[in-house]
This record gives sequence, structure tokens and C-alpha cells, in this order.
Amino acid sequence: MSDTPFRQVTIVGLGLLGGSIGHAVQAFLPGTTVVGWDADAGVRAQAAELGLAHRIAESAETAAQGSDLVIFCVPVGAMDAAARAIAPGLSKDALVSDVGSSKETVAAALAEALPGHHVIPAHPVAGTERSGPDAGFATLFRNRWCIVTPPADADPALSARLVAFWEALGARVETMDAAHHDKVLAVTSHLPHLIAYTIVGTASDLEQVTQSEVIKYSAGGFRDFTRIAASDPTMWRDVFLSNKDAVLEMLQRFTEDLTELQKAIRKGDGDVLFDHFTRTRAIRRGIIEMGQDDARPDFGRSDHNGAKESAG
Ligand SMILES: NC(=O)c1ccc[n+]([C@@H]2O[C@H](COP(=O)([O-])OP(=O)(O)OC[C@H]3O[C@@H](n4cnc5c(N)ncnc54)[C@H](O)[C@@H]3O)[C@@H](O)[C@H]2O)c1
Ligand SMILES: O=C(O)C(=O)C[C@]1(C(=O)O)C=C[C@@H](O)C=C1
Repeated sequence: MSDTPFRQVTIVGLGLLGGSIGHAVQAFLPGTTVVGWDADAGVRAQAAELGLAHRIAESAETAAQGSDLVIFCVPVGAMDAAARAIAPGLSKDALVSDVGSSKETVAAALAEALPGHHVIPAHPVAGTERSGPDAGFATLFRNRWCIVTPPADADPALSARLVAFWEALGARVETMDAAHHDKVLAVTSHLPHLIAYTIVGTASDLEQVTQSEVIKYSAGGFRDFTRIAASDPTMWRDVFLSNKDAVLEMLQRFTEDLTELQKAIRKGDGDVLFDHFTRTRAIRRGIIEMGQDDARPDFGRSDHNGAKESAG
């Protein structure tokens, strides 16, 4: 393998994820050319202005021309349409990948839309509540996991190049099958978003009763929920529809556990509550010790984008 895993990458979808990949490749893989494409003309113009790619393609049909890697960074419900649109320019040798938050349905959509092409899906577990081209930054993937889900018949050499690509952008890479990915992410990412969307909606309904107190006193826990609940509606609608079975299974478990805590409160059983909270505090501490806390106040700052940033 040369010092750059891919000569030219086409990024389809130039929002938070696509924009961050564009910045990161230019900063950390200077030997790779970045071509950008987005279905939205306004986004394409903004991406050109922000320098998210070396060049913005003139049409979907030509976007993949000459690229040995094409990464779909569109909402998971738009993967099929995006893949069909760029198919005319896509070489049979190119590797097709994506960054979608769910993997089984995306893998199936890409394989069906692009028969005879190499498809190896991936999911960088890194993001923010922001979206759009100006939300991207070069260090988004640094020290974050990227989960690669190669299908059983994937070419191991192509998988290795995709792993090298993500490692060059600063990610730690893990490989697993798509179904397992979807179960794990249902509990670690999808369910927390559903809970945040619910609690913020509930509080807002109650606001009519409490006359603005919800907003006024939202300094702590509630404010953290509002950050998550500000995440992109299109993206999350698609995530829940595409990972339906795993999310419903985890929601069932969650509901049972919530009922246990509800019972303990009603019965005045402090031991159950104390033991539970002690266990969850240890989990949070474990996450921080593993270096998984991301010092969020830095998120989205423009000085994350310069080529002056060094990899590693
Ligand atoms: N936001 C996060 O925290 C996060 C983290 C990891 C993975 N993801 C995944 O990354 C993907 C992109 O998310 P994002 O946050 O960058 O969204 P975003 O809204 O910031 O950007 C998505 C872009 O895709 C474009 N698009 C939509 N349909 C298209 C099509 N058919 N062809 C070309 N372009 C099209 C939109 O115009 C938009 O510019 C999603 O699949 C999401 O699940 C998101
Ligand atoms: O930190 C956040 O704002 C995120 O929601 C990022 C987050 C997550 O749940 O961890 C959201 C969705 C992605 O698919 C990956 C990462």
C-alpha cells in the first residue's frame, strides 16, 4: 500500500460528516484528492466557499469519476437515491463506503443500488447535534471509534485500506458485523436520542402549566438533554425507521428497567436506587478513564479545520 490508502475520494453529502471528512483528508492525507458532491445546490456553493473539497463535481453522474473511494454521507434514508445518482461515473474497482448511523439497511440499500461494486459500510461514532457544511471540522474523528462492517464476501485488501483511511483521520477502528453494530448502537446512541427527544417534548408540554419555569431553570441535566434533542430531525427520523427492530428491543428493556426504578421510588426502597446510581456512576467514570469523553466545549470551532493540525 502507498502512503495514502486512496488516491481520490468522492464525498457524497457535504454536511457535518461529509464536511468533516473533507477537512480531515486535506489536513491528514495530503496525497489524496477530495471531490465533493451534494444534491443541494446551496450546500455545494457553501462547500466550495468553505474549501471542504479540492473541487465540487458538476453533476451527480460525474461525481465519482476517477475516484477509488466513494463515501456516502447522506441521511440513511437517502443512501439508495444518492447511490443510484452517482452510479454512472463509478468505476467497478472503486470502494464504496458510507458513514450511516445504522448499518444493516444501509448495507442492503447500497448493495442493491450498486450491483457488482465493492461495498464496505462504516460508521464513525463521532458527531455533534449540529448539521450542515459549516458544522464540519477536521478533528471530529480523533480518538473516536469508527466501526467497519465488511460483508462476508468483502475483499480483505480493500477492508484494510478502509481501516488505514480512518486511522489516518485519527479514528480507532473496530470491525464487526452489521447486525451486531445495530444492536450495540441502538442502546448506546439511538435510545439516548429517543429519550432526549421525549423528555424535551414532555417538558415543553408541561411548560404551559409551569409558565416558562422549564426554560428558566434548565441549567443542568435538562440542558444536556436539549443539546441531544437539537440533533437533525431528518437524520434521526431515518435512523429510527432503519434500525426499527433493534431500537424496539432495547426500548422494551429500557421500559422494564424504568419500571423497576419507578417501583423503588413508590415503595421508598432507597437501597435499590442507591445501588443503581452507584453502578451508573462507575460506568461514567470508566468512560472518562478510557479517554472517550470529548471535552465538548471545543466542538465546531473553526481552528479545528486548518491543515496546521497534525495527525495522531
Ligand atoms: N450527525 C452525527 O452526529 C452523525 C455521526 C455519525 C454518523 N452520522 C451519519 O452521517 C450521515 C450524514 O449526517 P450529517 O450529520 O452529516 O447530516 P447533514 O444534514 O449535516 O448532511 C447531509 C447532507 O446530505 C445531503 N443529501 C441528502 N440527500 C442527498 C442525496 N440524495 N444526494 C446527495 N446529497 C444528499 C444534504 O443536502 C446534506 O447536505 C447520516 O447517515 C448520519 O446517520 C451522523
Ligand atoms: O455527540 C453527539 O452529539 C452525538 O449524538 C454523536 C453520535 C452519538 O450518539 O454518539 C450520534 C450519532 C452517530 O451515529 C454517532 C455519534
